[in-house]
Amino acid sequence: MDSETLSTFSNSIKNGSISAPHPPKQPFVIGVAGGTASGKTTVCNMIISQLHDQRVVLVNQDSFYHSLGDDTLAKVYDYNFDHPDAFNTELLLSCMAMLKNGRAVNIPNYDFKTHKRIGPGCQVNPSDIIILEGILVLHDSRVRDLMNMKIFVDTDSDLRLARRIQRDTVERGRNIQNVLDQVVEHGLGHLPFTEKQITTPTGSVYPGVVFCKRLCGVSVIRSGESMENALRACCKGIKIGKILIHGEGNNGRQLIYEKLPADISSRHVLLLDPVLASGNSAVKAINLLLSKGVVESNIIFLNLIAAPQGIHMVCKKFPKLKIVTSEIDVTLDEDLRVIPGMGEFGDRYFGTNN
Ligand SMILES: O=P(O)(O)OC[C@H]1O[C@H](OP(=O)(O)OP(=O)(O)O)[C@H](O)[C@@H]1O
Ligand SMILES: O=c1cc[nH]c(=O)[nH]1
Repeated sequence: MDSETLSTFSNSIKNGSISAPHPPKQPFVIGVAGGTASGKTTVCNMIISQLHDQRVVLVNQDSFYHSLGDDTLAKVYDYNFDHPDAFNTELLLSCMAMLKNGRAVNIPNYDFKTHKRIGPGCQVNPSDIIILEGILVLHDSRVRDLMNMKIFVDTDSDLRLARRIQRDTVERGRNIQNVLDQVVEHGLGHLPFTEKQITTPTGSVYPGVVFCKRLCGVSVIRSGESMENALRACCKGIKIGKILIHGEGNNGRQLIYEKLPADISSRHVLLLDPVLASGNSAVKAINLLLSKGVVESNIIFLNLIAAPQGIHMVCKKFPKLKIVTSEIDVTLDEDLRVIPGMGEFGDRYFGTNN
């Protein structure tokens, strides 16, 4: 929604052309839905800033996540937080009903790091306008029926993935392995596939996909090895080659060791290296793959943190290669460290930092 539309919308509320039923005056309820990291909060803030002379309250569906028990917490990375059952919708409905009837209500306080409700919650007073925001606020018809206006924030999924990884790692305490998994899964989505139906041992038919082409991974020792488990988890038994590159000063890169599948030229290659700084190591690795007959457009470079300079160098030299990254950082310092970056990735991941 652009600011002009918002301004028209807020004037409509003010001059009554979007009218809340009265008397008694009931709050006007706006539902704002959209995928994870689609920008719902930004849209809500835009709405609120346009409605500065109204009493507005923002209710977030996230507050109504169920607290997880110990068994679920032990396998939290298998838990689907994007499913309607993850929310206590009955509680959400009762809170919304109270607010709609002009009564103050206690909204739970959910902690994303412990996946539990914490503290006494937060009192929310009745208002002229209630904004209900969340990924699934349009899912349940009983919640939808409370709304006078519904907004869906539609944002490109690549952009949402990048934002989500950043938010999950920095703000919500998720671990690096989970981010590596997401990058690998997203990278695999770029490979050509056909649909295939599988009949499971219980006789039900499961619609799946099968990759059209042969694949392999190639990790750049040693940080790239941190991505191998995520790749193996998605592609059981995948061949993974290794490349060791030694950095000398800011520009020199020397190939020390390589062990690649003998038939690599006929494979799609997922090149694994979590840090793309100057791009010198990546260029060395990619040139080696090309010298072995790998087709440039068959290489997908999977990466966690990239500096603009490295992306520029790789894309300029190899325009047909794809890079999948979770974060494009600001720049490089004079020692070619990514800024803000995450320091020495290999030392942090393997625990060899002091
Ligand atoms: O784009 P560049 O400027 O070439 O820098 C990127 C390289 O630096 C990191 O490896 P590092 O040399 O830190 O080695 P490590 O993985 O063994 O820790 C990273 O894994 C890349 O291979
Ligand atoms: O910032 C950087 C640059 C190279 N290698 C890293 O681990 N971090």
